[in-house]
Amino acid sequence: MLQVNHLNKSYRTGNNIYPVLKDVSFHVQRKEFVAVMGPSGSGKTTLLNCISCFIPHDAGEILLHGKDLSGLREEALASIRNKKLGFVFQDFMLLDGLTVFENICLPQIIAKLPVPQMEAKARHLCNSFGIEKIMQKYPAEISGGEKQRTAVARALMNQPYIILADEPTGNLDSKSCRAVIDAFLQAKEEMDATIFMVTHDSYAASFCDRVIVLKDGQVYKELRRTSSRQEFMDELLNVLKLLGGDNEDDLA
Ligand SMILES: Nc1ncnc2c1ncn2[C@@H]1O[C@H](COP(=O)(O)OP(=O)(O)OP(=O)(O)O)[C@@H](O)[C@H]1O
Repeated sequence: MLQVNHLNKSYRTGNNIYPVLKDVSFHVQRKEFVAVMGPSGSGKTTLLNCISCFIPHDAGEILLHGKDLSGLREEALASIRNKKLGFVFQDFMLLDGLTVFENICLPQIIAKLPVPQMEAKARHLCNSFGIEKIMQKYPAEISGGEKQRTAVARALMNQPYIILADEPTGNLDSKSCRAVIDAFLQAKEEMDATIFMVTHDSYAASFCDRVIVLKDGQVYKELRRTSSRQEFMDELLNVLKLLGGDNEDDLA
């Protein structure tokens, strides 16, 4: 579904060039739930922004469903962002002036799909995520857990190739964190969704099939979950500790 091959990305500040991603390569299979972790400054957000088509990369390939995103014009990239990618952000970015139902419809309004088709799909997603009773409410009138499920439903509206999530459990208590993860797991199991999540949260990452650990802009390790969730979390914490810092919060 997603192939990143020999990706390089530098930032230029004045005359200085700072290499941030150095020959990063990995694959994400369809229906896989993958997390990216690593110390602060290791390049996680930069990687996500390159895959999201928000910033250009310098060299290497990003193949989405077999199509190389390198060198595409802004218009083509915007179309991929709207039609092929689903986004879930840390603060969920629901529009306050739109109802839950309208928020979920938004990606298809942008993609200009026929209204009856769009509404049927949005209703189906509301039912799947148990938010059908709050469809006509506004974000200010719903709970944190309902906001999270609304955001995941919206990300699925276009049947994206992949959902890209940026610290979706950041600043959440453990109950709300679990609600986001459960919504992702449900999307994966019931809708064959593929999820790629940047996180500093070992608990959230321990529900993933695989975790890619970045260090200094390179893939330091890939860990596949083969044991229980708790054992996988312990394994992740041990690897992150080796990268420096006794507290996982130091690693975000
Ligand atoms: N627009 C920019 N211009 C110059 N340097 C940048 C820019 N954005 C990020 N950087 C630098 O690139 C490096 C990687 O940043 P990035 O945000 O990708 O790391 P991260 O792993 O997501 O960090 P964190 O966990 O703290 O969010 C950092 O050293 C950062 O200072």
